[in-house]
Amino acid sequence: MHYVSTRGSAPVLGFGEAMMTGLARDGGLYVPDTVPELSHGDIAAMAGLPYEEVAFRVMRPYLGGFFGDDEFRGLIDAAYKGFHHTARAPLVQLAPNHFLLELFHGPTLAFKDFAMQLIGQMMQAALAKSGERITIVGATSGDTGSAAMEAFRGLANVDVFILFPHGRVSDVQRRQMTTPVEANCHALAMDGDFDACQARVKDMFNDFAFRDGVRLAGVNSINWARVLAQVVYYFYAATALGAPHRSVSFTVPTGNFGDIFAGYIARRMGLPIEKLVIATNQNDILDRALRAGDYRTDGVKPSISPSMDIQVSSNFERALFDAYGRDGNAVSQLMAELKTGGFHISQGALETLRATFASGRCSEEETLATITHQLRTTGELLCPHSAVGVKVAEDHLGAVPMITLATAHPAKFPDAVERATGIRPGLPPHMADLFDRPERMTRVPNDLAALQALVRERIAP
Ligand SMILES: Cc1ncc(COP(=O)(O)O)c(C=O)c1O
Ligand SMILES: N[C@@H](CCOP(=O)(O)O)C(=O)O
Repeated sequence: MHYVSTRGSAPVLGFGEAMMTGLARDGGLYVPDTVPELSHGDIAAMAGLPYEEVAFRVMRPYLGGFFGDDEFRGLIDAAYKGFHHTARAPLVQLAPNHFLLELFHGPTLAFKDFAMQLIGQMMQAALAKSGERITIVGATSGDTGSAAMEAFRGLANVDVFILFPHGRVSDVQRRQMTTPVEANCHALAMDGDFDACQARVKDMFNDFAFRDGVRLAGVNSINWARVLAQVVYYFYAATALGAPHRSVSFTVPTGNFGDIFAGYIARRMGLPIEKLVIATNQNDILDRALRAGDYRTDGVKPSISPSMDIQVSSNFERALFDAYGRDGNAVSQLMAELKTGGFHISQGALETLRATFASGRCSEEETLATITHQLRTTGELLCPHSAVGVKVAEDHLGAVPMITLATAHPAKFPDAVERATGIRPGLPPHMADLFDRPERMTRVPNDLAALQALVRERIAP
């Protein structure tokens, strides 16, 4: 199994290298050169298996022997043992043909834990073999950052720097990042929005002297291993509802396009997914792009689903790579145009995308109304991101079961949930004292040189 860049001119890598490399050296994102297909029988055999076993069967073909089977099983078990639900990702029925996949039972209460806990294990195992030390720099709109700190805190050979947009994450999210006491955790509140944070992280990767000097690694979904670990729950949920004997559809609250791209990979591996529905909040660039063929940023607008306040969706590049027939030059050209505001998607590529993806947008009012309505009718207390998903899914219900991904716990966004329901959801016992813990963070400017200087200074021996 080899990994190639979406821009076509970076070195071809094996799984371990791709995981430790993050962004490709031509600025692109790594994808497998071929997607392994699972047979009808392989998929049918997953029904009813523990989550950990499904993870092993789905991910193993991508590893190219980088981990031995027993070692990989051990890493998977260690990754999910801290989850607070025995099913890991339980399914709840909302309506006769509409189900919710609860992905918020991990340690930081968001779907990010599914991948981050596992790549934490995999990276530690890889570093133990190589004896290297790495510097992780990540960008977050709230959830990736807290999940990354939880997965890497206290490790002797890893420093974790997380850039988050100052004032644009919830208090719970901020405190999850600013309260770890371990000296290797660095929470950086940056002036700007998530797109600016993500752009500075990519700038650091594109500065080879800096990148190689600090041994930079990435844990955002630019890292292929993050996406891969998220493919698992599509198989787990779909087989629980009768796949591969019947098809299902998924609706995915979307920002950086990593989660829904994992669903796309599951579909290419043979899972019968009829449609993957992109659900956006008022930052609706992906919905506009799919409807009109024009991918154009119009500035990030703060919303009550802040983790999805994103306009430059990194992983859309991976989908474009396939839609343009794996033409790295074409993708490079589009990404150059994006730097000046946006690009037009060719008719052929648009038709390819529309064969797999549908889309919808949910306003702020609709988000609140959906939280209110779901509590009244089903008893399910949704976070605002999951509510965006449920609303858009309701507009796309059809003959096959629809599974909406519930991406975060309502307690991470108590203000919006209280506004919609009058109920202020409390934090679970393992986080009950979050607001009593002292915070530690650094305000930083949106300035590459200043950020690089800070990273260098903090990791200096
Ligand atoms: C709670 C929540 N929902 C949805 C999303 C969107 O996921 P993705 O960026 O993979 O599209 C995010 C952020 O990534 C998130 O934190
Ligand atoms: N919503 C995310 C944004 C970063 O996404 P990633 O999947 O690329 O890490 C967050 O919560 O940080």
